[in-house]
Amino acid sequence: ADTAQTASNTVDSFEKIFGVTEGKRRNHTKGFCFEGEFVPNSTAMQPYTNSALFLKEADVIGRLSHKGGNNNAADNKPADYGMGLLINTAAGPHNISMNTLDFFPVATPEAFAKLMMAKTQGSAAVKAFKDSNLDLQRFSAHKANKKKELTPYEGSTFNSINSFYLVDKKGKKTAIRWSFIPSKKQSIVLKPTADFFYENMQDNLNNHGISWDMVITLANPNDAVNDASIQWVGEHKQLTAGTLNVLSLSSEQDGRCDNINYDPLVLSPGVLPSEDPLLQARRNSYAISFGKRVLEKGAK
Ligand code: HEM
Repeated sequence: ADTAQTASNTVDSFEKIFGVTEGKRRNHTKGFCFEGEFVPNSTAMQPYTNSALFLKEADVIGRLSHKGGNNNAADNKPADYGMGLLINTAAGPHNISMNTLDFFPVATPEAFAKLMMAKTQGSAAVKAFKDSNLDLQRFSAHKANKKKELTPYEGSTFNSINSFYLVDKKGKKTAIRWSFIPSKKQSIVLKPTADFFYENMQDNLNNHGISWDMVITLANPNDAVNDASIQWVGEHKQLTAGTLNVLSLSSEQDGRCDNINYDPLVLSPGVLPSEDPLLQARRNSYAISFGKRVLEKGAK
């Protein structure tokens, strides 16, 4: 398949499903910025990677968002969220972008393009696609069994979904996925309204601080490394790789995250992408979305 065409079709579908908010992201449209620091646990990481990400603490420009292209997504209904991190390591920028899903609905960029296309056509088309796609059937069954509970951004666990490799000094590669897990319980502390996530998070930050632990899961020999629609289940070796501390929040307008493209393939040496084709597809579609929104902002 033509990967550029697939990416542009996918972004077109996002625009058809959600409409376009000029100057803004085509997916994960609603969100805000934060600044923080990543403090690595370098002792735990040394045997697996020489990446600068895990050597010294570094500044972070982050963005928290609602999944989907709706700029008016409700804060007071359970939903899926995203977290983008730009970590300024001594060896250059390192991006991490995650969401709150446990795994991806489909395995390939082509299947995702078809799913999004079906969504532009209505529920009969989505059903027809689902009938033909076992990965989506597995995803839907998993989702239906999950408890739906309103959880603020700061209380949510964010997952890498795609796999990557840690690379040590000798070039030895270890396949990994990871999660950012809230270091302590974070609750809804204000009366929920359609737009209260920012103030809720500010309150929690003021009252007791906000941080996430980065927990890395090492692949077992039979784990699907290049297929994000398959969960790694059962016992795994895990590493506590570091802590992300939030220092301040700001709106997209006032903060520094709006002009960042959280392309998941911007990595510091010592971490490599897996061959999961969704990673390159994400790079391609984020670039299209980024190009459009930057042009629109410039035209205003
Ligand atoms: C082929 C699959 C995917 C496609 C086509 C896609 C598409 C997009 C697009 C178009 C954007 C807006 C980019 C921008 O304007 O800067 C975006 C943002 C985002 N995506 Fe994806 N996405 C995919 C998979 C994923 C996965 C697997 C994750 C999580 C692990 C993810 C997490 C995010 C996050 C967190 C953002 C917002 C980043 C920010 O705040 O700027 N996406 N996605």
